[in-house]
Amino acid sequence: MAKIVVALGGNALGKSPEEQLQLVKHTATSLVGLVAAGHKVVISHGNGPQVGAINLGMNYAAEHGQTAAFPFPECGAMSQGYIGYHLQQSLQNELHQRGIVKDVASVVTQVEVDESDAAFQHPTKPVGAFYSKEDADRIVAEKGYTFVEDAVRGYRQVVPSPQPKSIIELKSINDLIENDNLVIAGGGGGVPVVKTPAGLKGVPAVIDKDRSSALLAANIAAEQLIILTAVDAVYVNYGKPDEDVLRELTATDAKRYIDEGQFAPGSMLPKIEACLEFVASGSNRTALITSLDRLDDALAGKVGTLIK
Ligand SMILES: Nc1ncnc2c1ncn2[C@@H]1O[C@H](COP(=O)(O)OP(=O)(O)O)[C@@H](O)[C@H]1O
Ligand SMILES: NC(=O)OP(=O)(O)O
Repeated sequence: MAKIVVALGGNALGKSPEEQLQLVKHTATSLVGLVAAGHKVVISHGNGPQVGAINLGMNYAAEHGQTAAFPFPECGAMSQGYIGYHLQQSLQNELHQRGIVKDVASVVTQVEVDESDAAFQHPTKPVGAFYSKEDADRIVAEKGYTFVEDAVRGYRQVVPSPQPKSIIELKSINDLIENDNLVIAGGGGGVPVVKTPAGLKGVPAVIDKDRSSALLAANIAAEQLIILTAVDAVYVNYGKPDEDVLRELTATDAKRYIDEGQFAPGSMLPKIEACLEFVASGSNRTALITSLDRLDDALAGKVGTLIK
C-alpha cells in the first residue's frame, strides 16, 4: 500500500466540458482501481487549456460590457472548481458502483510564489487554444499577448509560470488524507499567491502543475508521483522519424537528454524536471509518466516511462 499523487494534464482533458467529462470518467476507473488496491490516492490536475478558455470568455464578456473584468487568479480558481467538479462526480459514481464507501473532496488550493521570480518577466506557460501562425500574429497585434510555438501542435499564448514555494492549504489536505478522503488538490498548479504585509494576494500567472504536484507529493511524503498526459510515454527524438520510447529513466540519463534538448520546454521538460525533483526528495520515491487512458497498462509495466 502506497501514498500516490496522480497528476492529470490539462491538455489531456479534452477541448470541451463533454470531452473532459468522458475522459475523466474513463480515468476515474483506473484511479478507483488504485483505491480498491488499498493505495492512498491524491489527485492534482492541470488547467492550461481550461484557464485560457475561461479567461477568453470572461475577457469577451467584459469587453462587451456584460460583466466586470475577472483577473487571472480568479480564472484559475474557477478552473479548479470546474475540473474538480468533473473529477469528484466521476470518482463518486465509480466508487458507488464498486460499493466502496469513501468521500471525495476538492480543495481550492493556493500556492505561494515569489513576487520577484524572474518568470514574471519571461512568460513561458502555454494556456488556451492552439492557433495557426496567422491567427497568433493577428492576436499579438490586437492584444499584445505573447505567443510561442508549442511542441508540434501550433501557436499558443504564454503567461508567467513562477516556481511553487509552499502550499497554503497543506494542513487541510493532510487532514483530509489522514481521514481517508479521496482528495483533489493543487488544481492548475494552485492559484498563485504572494505573501504581502496585508496578507495573501493572487497574482496573474499559471504555476506548472507538474512542479506543484511534485511539491505536494514530497510534502505529503508520497512514495510515487504519476503524471498522466496525452502521450503513453516519454520519447527521444519525439515526433521525428527516428523517435524512440524511454521505458526507464535514471537521473543521469534524464540530465543528458535535457542537455540534448530532447524534452520540449513548456510541455515535457517541466514534467521530467518535476519527476527528478520528486525522486531526489526522499528515498524509495519513483515517478511514472503515461497517458490518461493507459494508467492500468503502465502500472502493469506494459507502457509508460518510469523515473527512478
Ligand atoms: N520528448 C517528448 N516525449 C513525449 N512527449 C513530448 C516530448 N516533448 C514534447 N512532448 C509533448 O509534451 C506533451 C505533454 O505536455 P503537455 O501537453 O504540456 O501536458 P499536459 O497538459 O498533459 O500536462 C505531449 O503530448 C507531447 O506533445
Ligand atoms: N497548470 C498547468 O500546468 O496546466 P497544464 O497541465 O494544462 O499545462
